[in-house]
Amino acid sequence: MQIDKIEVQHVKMPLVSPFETSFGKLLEKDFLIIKIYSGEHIGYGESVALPDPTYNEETTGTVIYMLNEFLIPLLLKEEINHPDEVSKRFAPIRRNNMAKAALEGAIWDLYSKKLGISLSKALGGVQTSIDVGVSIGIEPTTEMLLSKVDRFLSEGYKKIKVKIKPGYDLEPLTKIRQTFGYEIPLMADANSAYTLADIERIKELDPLKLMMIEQPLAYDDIIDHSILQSELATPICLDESIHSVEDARKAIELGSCKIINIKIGRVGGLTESKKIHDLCEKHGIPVWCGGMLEGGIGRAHNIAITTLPAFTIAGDTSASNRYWKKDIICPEVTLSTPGKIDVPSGAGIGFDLNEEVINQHMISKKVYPNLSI
Ligand SMILES: O=C(O)CCC(=O)C1=CC=C[C@@H](O)[C@@H]1C(=O)O
Ligand SMILES: [Mg+2]
Repeated sequence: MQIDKIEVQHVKMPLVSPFETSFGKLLEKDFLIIKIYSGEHIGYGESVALPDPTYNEETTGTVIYMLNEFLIPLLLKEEINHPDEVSKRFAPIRRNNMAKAALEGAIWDLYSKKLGISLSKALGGVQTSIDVGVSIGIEPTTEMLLSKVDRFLSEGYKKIKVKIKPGYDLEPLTKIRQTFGYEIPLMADANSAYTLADIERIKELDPLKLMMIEQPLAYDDIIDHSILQSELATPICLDESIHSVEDARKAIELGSCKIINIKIGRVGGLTESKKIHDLCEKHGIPVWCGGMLEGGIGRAHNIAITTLPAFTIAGDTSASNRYWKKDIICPEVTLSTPGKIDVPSGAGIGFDLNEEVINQHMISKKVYPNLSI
C-alpha cells in the first residue's frame, strides 16, 4: 500500500456532561484524527489517549511527539503490504501503545477500503450487530447516579458500568440493586483505587452479584489481583494491567482475572487486540471492548473489533450522543434496537467524516508528505 501523505488533526471537543473516575474529572476530550492517503482511498485512525497521564502514561501530547519523531518516519520508511506488519515495524519502540494504535488503525481502515470490505470482515468478525453497554462516572449525588442508570436502562444498554472508589462503592451499588433489582447487568470499575489491604471491603461487594469488578488493584499489577481473585466470588476483569497478548497469557496463567477488557489503544492496535481475543477464546476467557470516550473514528474501530466471536460481553461502546453533542462521523453511532449497534457493511470503518464538526473543533493540523516517493 503506497502512502501518499499522512495528516494529523488535533481536535478538542466538550463532553455533554463531565466524566469523573477515581483518578480525576474530564470535561472535554482532546484527541487526534489520523488520515492516511493512498491513491483514491483515505484510512482513518484516532488517538484515544487522555489529556493527562492518569489512566496510563500517555497523553495527547506524548502521542503527537511519538508520531512526529518516531512512528510516522518508521511507517513511511518502507511499504506496508498488510496491517499486521505495522506492529512488527513498531516493535523496537517501547510502549507508547496509543500512539502506535492510532496509526495502525488508519492502516487497517485503508487496507479494508482497498479490498472493498468492511473493517469487521477484514478482522475476521462474525457479528452483524453488537451488544453495547454504558460507563457511568462518579456522580455528585446518588439521585443523579440512579437517574442516569434509569435513563441508560430504558435505552436498553446491556451492561451498566459504574465507577467506584473507596468511600463510593458499597453504598451506591447497593442503592442501584435496591432500586433496579438483581437482574440488571451491573458491574463496577475501580481504576486501581484499592490495594490488598482493602480485601475485606472489596469482598463486601460479593453479595451484590456484580458481573465483574474491573481493575480493583494497581494499574501495573497481576500478582495481587491473583490473590484477590482467589478470595473473591465476583469475577475480576483486567483493564489497565493488560498491554499485550503476553500480559494476557501471564494474567490467565496466574488466575489474576476471569474476564479481560480489550482496549485497542491500550494494547497497541487491532492486530494485538485480535491476538488477545484469540488467546482468551482458547482459554474460555470472555472479553469485551473497553472505551476511552472515543470520537466517532475510535468508536467505529471498537465496533469492528467487537464483532469477533469471543466478545461475548457488551462493551463500553455506547452511542455517539452518550458523549458528544455532534460526533465527527456521519451517520453518528446510534442504537439500532435497544442496547444494540448495527455493524456498518460499507468498506473500511463504514462511516464518513463530518469535516464541518472536525473543523469547528480543530486546534492544529500537521501534514506529512511521503518524501520517499
Ligand atoms: O464509555 C467509555 O468510553 C468508557 C469510559 C471509561 O470507563 C473509561 C475511559 C477512560 C479511562 C477510564 O476512566 C475508563 C476505564 O477505565 O474503562
Ligand atoms: Mg476501566
